[in-house]
Amino acid sequence: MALMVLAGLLGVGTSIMVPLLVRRVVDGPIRHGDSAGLLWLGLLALAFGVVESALILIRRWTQSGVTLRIEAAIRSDLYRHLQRLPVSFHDQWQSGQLLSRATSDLGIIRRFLAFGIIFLVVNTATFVTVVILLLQLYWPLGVLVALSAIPLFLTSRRFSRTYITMSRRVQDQGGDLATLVEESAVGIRAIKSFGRHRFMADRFDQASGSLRNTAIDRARMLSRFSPTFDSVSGVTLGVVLVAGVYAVSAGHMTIGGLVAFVSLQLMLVWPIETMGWIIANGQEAMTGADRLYDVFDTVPTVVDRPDAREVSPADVEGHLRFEDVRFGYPGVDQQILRGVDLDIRPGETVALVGLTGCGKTTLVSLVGRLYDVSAGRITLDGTDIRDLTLDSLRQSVSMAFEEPTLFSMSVRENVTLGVPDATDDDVAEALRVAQAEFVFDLPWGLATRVGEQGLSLSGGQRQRLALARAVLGRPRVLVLDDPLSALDVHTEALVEDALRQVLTGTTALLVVHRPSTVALADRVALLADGRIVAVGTHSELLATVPEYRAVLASAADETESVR
Ligand SMILES: Nc1ncnc2c1ncn2[C@@H]1O[C@H](COP(=O)(O)OP(=O)(O)OP(=O)(O)O)[C@@H](O)[C@H]1O
Repeated sequence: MALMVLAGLLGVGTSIMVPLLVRRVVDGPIRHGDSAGLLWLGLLALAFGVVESALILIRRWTQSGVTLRIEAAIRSDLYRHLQRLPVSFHDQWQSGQLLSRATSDLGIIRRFLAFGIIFLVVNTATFVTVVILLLQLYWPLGVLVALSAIPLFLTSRRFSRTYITMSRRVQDQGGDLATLVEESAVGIRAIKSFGRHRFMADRFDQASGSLRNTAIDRARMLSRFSPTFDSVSGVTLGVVLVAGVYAVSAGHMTIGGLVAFVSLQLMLVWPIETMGWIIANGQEAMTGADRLYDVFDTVPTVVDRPDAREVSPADVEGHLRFEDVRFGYPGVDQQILRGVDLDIRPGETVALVGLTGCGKTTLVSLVGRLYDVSAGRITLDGTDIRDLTLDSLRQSVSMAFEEPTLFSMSVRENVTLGVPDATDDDVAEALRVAQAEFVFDLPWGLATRVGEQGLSLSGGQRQRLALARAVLGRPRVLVLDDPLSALDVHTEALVEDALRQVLTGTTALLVVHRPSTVALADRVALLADGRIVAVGTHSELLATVPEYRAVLASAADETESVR
């Protein structure tokens, strides 16, 4: 960066020497007919020209490398930061807004670093140096040129204030548009099946039209200001020419002096004319940086405490306890969990049952610290899970959700996401437990690429891979959020049989909708009104808790209606 700016500044120095040489040529060799002197000064001008070209080459050569490296570094920092931010942050942010920050905003910032900032420095240096030289050449006209900076300054200040607001709007609308593209790509099946592709296209046209209109307004604002910049240099040049001829005829200046003066002043035309563009570019970069800081300034809240303890999964017994756990989603007044107490003994399997929307997913998400409790605590072997390091907690607690996410990677990479060093035998065992051995019949077996860019798998196949991922390495604590919902009854029974072996040595908390899956559990906990209202074996609850019977009946109805 320093080399880039230095080359730019030295370039200004050498280009300024040429008009000064012209002055010497006109007032010296030309005036006195000295051809030898003309040759030397000509060669010197040539040398300055060559040096200037070399400096331009150095500036351009370094600028792309430097700025692309800066862009890549900020992009990696942004991605890492996004990974550290809690799930609650991602719940609240549209993915398109994040995408546009990582792509277009960073591109704008890079362009400013590559061109805007260097020309801002070079142009300001050119202006100051030229004005100093002009003051030395003939101070009254030098003062006039210096004063021309005042309207330029006032115009650019007024321009910046309005332009930055419009830039923010353009960049935010770009993010909205990215969100629409992403949503419709993910939801293409729903759109097509409801025959809403025209509706979606119209919605997109509207958003894209708003972006176009704001961008046109912004471009027009820039074009309204540009003539002011152009006219300042034009008017000053005209005045200098007229007054300069008068000054020469009155003997205050030599002809060479006037030629040098005008040549130097001509060097200001381009920098002044480009000032509008540079300021606009700078404002867009500032807006882009503001938008990036919206993300960078968000402090990750689910992090390791300073005194957090490492615990090896082998040392975890698996005693999981919820003590008066309360939780509300950020920005939502009502708490979902209002004093949950539940004790799960090491190796025990507890099924969590409750009406839809009562907070089962929310409760199990707290075990892996996808969210932190608002009050109360969850302990693992007597230690608050917030006192364990996140890495060691997540090595001991394995999770699978109803909506399985597969990444654009091979089957093997997807399954070994949490245990990258798993052996082939471990992977085969996990696939067997999850009844996911169909992967061996895929075109490239475990190397088959699945996920968004790969082979499409059915909902049940994806769920089984997500289950294999969760049970890989026999975790000490297993949290399964209805991971068998997409399986047919036959496959579900096979998975349950295989799961039973895993569950013998593992503490498990299973969110269960179907009465058949409840059979996997040693005990059942009923969640209602934000609390665990009953705990016992399936038959105990069935006999003594009418609410439990009602929940199972409604779950059975739902299952029937889905099938
Ligand atoms: N990210 C979120 N932000 C705000 N509210 C949320 C969020 N996620 C869930 N909720 C709300 O919290 C409540 C509990 O949701 P949760 O998914 O935990 O229920 P559930 O018992 O698992 O439901 P289901 O049985 O239908 O899967 C719901 O009212 C839901 O609207």
